[in-house]
Amino acid sequence: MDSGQTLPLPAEWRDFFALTKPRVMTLVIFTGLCGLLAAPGSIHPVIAFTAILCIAVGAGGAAALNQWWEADIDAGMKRTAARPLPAGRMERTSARDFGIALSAGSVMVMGLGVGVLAAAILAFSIFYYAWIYTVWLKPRTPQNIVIGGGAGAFPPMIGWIAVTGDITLMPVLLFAIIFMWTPPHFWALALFVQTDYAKVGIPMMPVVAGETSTRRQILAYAIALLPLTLVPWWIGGTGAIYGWSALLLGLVFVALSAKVGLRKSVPGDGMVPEKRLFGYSILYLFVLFGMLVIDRLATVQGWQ
Ligand code: HEM
Ligand SMILES: CC(C)=CCC/C(C)=C/CC/C(C)=C/COP(=O)(O)OP(=O)(O)O
Repeated sequence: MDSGQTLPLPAEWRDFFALTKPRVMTLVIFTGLCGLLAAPGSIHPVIAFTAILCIAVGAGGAAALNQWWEADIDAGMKRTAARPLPAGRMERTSARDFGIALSAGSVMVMGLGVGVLAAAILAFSIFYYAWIYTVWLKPRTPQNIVIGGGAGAFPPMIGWIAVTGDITLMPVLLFAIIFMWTPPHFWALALFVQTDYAKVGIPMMPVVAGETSTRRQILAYAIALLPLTLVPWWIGGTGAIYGWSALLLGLVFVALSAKVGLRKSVPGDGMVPEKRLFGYSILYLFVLFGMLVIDRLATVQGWQ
């Protein structure tokens, strides 16, 4: 999925690019950019570009370290077996060194070019993904992605802080929204690839707690996410454009989650509601964060 095979690059470069999980990182970069564009205040375009580049490179470095650590596990799952390390196209040490170089380089450039606080949070989020989630939580607890999901929730906070230089309630809310979004996003996928995780001994929720409990938890997180996304509007951090969009997007998310949460799959049913929810979860976050920026633009222009 993340192979990057279509890029017109030499094969070795393509593999290094694939190590950064480019498709997953598109949303990470987008939410980081939206955090930056929605923040109050102004930022020089060169500094803004540097901040987003550092988020992208840092996230890619953490993804490379994740794959260095999990090469054996990835080899045992159909979805991941073709990645550069399990497929034997790259030395493990190359992936490790690449991951360290990108991680260290991105934090250093962020610190020098953007700000110390943004660099510190970037460093922590890389550590969070590469160590707290990958090494510590993922193989140990079915709550791995509930807690570990925090890693992917930092980019909009980093983008915001690149502009403002301090942590206020709004960037914390953006963090909380992605944190609450991650369980339905990932467990929907885990429901239709669960046999793979069971095979390699990773205690993902459907494997440990069973399908019914996972379905109920997906619905519970989706329901909790809806009012949470409205808090920025209630506290006056955004206007009505964002508020109504969050409400509509959230109602659809709850409806699709209810379909998944309240049903029992039967062999051969194709897991259509689960696949639909996974796809929608990605569209949902893209549009929600996009509306945050449009809302800010409308406010600045005096349209609302
Ligand atoms: C611990 C939390 C998370 C886990 C375990 C997780 C896991 C996954 C997995 C296994 C996939 C399948 C596709 C692949 O591996 O290429 C996927 C897809 C995806 N994830 Fe997540 N994810 C998490 C959090 C996030 C976050 C925070 C974001 C962005 C804000 C994100 C964005 C995406 C996107 C855009 C895709 C689709 C990639 C494609 O089109 O192939 N994920 N996720
Ligand atoms: C700035 C920064 C460090 C951002 C972190 C980015 C981020 C989205 C982290 C966690 C999400 C993620 C890609 C999980 C993949 O799960 P996995 O690695 O368990 O999936 P796999 O089974 O496909 O390897």
